[in-house]
Amino acid sequence: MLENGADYLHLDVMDGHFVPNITFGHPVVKCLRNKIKDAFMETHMMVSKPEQWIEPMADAGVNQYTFHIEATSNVTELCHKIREAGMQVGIALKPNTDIESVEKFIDVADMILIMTVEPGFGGQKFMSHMMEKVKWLRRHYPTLDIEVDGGVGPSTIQECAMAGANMIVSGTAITGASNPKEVISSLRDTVDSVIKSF
Ligand SMILES: O=C(CO)[C@@H](O)[C@H](O)COP(=O)(O)O
Repeated sequence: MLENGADYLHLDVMDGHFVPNITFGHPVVKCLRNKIKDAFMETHMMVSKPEQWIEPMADAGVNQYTFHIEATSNVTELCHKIREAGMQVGIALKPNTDIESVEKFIDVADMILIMTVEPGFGGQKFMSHMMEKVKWLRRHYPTLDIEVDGGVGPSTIQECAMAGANMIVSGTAITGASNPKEVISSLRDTVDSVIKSF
């Protein structure tokens, strides 16, 4: 655990093309890595050409490269390239993408990310019906890492955990809180206690 409470960083990389917003790329990620040595870094690649950034992100010290299934026609090859570059593989699904589309790639992935908002912006409303995808995944893959992202906070965390998500991305609920550390702890505690109750 780092001093600021972060031992896992989920970094949103947006290219202004796959999503209508731009954030940052591998040079910024590399700077962050130089400052934060110990954290596990996941880059959520909301980009049109995920194959283009594998090597630069590996060089920047990224641990997990999560790309969108909608952005490539060759998921398996991409997964292999990411692993060959020394990173773990995450596959992300936009809200309108069917869960069955990822099934044949689960063996070559380390984590599936179910978007619970349209990717591109923080502060959107949690899409509760995405929990059907999480439940489906958990039912079929009991040990899979399943991440949810978008509108997740104290009022929606229980639903995510009960559906089977074990990895949570939360933005506004933490950055907008008067006590962010308390919110992080409470989100973690909720997920931990639901997992223990299964
Ligand atoms: O990737 C995205 C949006 O594209 C998310 O990571 C959100 O940025 C999370 O923010 P909140 O919905 O929690 O505010």
